[in-house]
Amino acid sequence: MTTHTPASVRVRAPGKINVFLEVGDVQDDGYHELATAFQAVSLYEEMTATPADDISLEVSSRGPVDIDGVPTDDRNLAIRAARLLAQTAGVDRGAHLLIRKAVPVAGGMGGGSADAAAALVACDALWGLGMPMSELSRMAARLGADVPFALMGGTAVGTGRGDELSPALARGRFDWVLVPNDVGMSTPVVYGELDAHRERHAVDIGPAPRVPAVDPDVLHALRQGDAKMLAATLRNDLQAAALHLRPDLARVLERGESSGALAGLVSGSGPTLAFLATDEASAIDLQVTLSAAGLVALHVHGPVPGARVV
Ligand SMILES: C[C@@](CO)(OP(=O)(O)O)[C@H](O)COP(=O)(O)OP(=O)(O)OC[C@H]1O[C@@H](n2ccc(N)nc2=O)[C@H](O)[C@@H]1O
Ligand SMILES: Nc1ncnc2c1ncn2[C@@H]1O[C@H](COP(=O)(O)OP(=O)(O)O)[C@@H](O)[C@H]1O
Repeated sequence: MTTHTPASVRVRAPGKINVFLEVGDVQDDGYHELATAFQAVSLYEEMTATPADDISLEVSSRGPVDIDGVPTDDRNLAIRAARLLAQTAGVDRGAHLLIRKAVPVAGGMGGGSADAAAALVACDALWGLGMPMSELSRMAARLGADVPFALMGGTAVGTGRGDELSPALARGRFDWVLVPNDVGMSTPVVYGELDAHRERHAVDIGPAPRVPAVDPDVLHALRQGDAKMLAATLRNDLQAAALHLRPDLARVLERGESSGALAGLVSGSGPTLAFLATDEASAIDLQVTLSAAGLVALHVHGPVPGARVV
């Protein structure tokens, strides 16, 4: 039997916002137990995969994304994803991956995770493997805590390391304005700062939540499609740590909140800030106001699907 090899496969994978993130204690493996509500948003990484003898990668930028910090060797999550898929499926095939990045690098929006999810979907199609989603998801979790969500997309609750997913109902759409920052932040450093902060203030703030859980009010607001209700429940346990490391972000957060946003928060481990707007028109107003103040401001919406062939 001959396998038909497409000339190329194009995949799109979304960045994410954590609309809720409760962080528990650090475990023996260095990971924190957490409970998060993810929403995939309409800021997409694009990947084109073409047949090749080896697995190789090229990274370019869509829009204002600075790709200087992105490795193109085996440290890149997309390369690792392609290799893991080839190894798991037992195929001796190659692919040239071209990533066009729109998600800020080290921005707290899961851009590298989106690239890994895109690579799994693209190579699965290019190599004609037809792997079940459950199998791709297992591989995704081995690549990074956020990769399974980039594959699934939509709105979902993540527990464990953030990789144990269950879909969450979300009605309608939520409009967000993102303010990226030129200087990225390291995820492990931000988690480390949270641990240090908790240790310093153990007496005042008490222990980390034993079993982190998503606030039911968040899930209710998502189900209702009610932006005002969601704004009142946004929470990110990494925010204080990120702001401690980067006090400059607090001013931008205040700026957005006083310019018409319902609420703002640090996305994941930062430094991207996400502002929730009442509706599309308010988001456009907010984007214009923040742009006029000299900030880069991007209007996106969620939820959107996970990594898909387009
Ligand atoms: C903070 C979050 C929120 O969604 O996103 P980002 O800000 O990175 O986008 C995630 O927890 C990041 O997930 P991800 O970036 O996939 O993490 P990984 O590559 O698996 O892990 C990088 C490092 O982050 C820390 N880490 C990650 C997840 C977790 N539950 N506990 C942790 O302590 C560990 O130090 C780990 O070595
Ligand atoms: N495909 C990729 N795109 C971006 N960064 C990557 C990729 N693969 C590995 N990395 C490394 O992972 C780090 C964090 O990646 P990224 O996913 O952009 O941010 P975050 O974890 O904050 O969401 C980068 O600084 C880079 O060194």
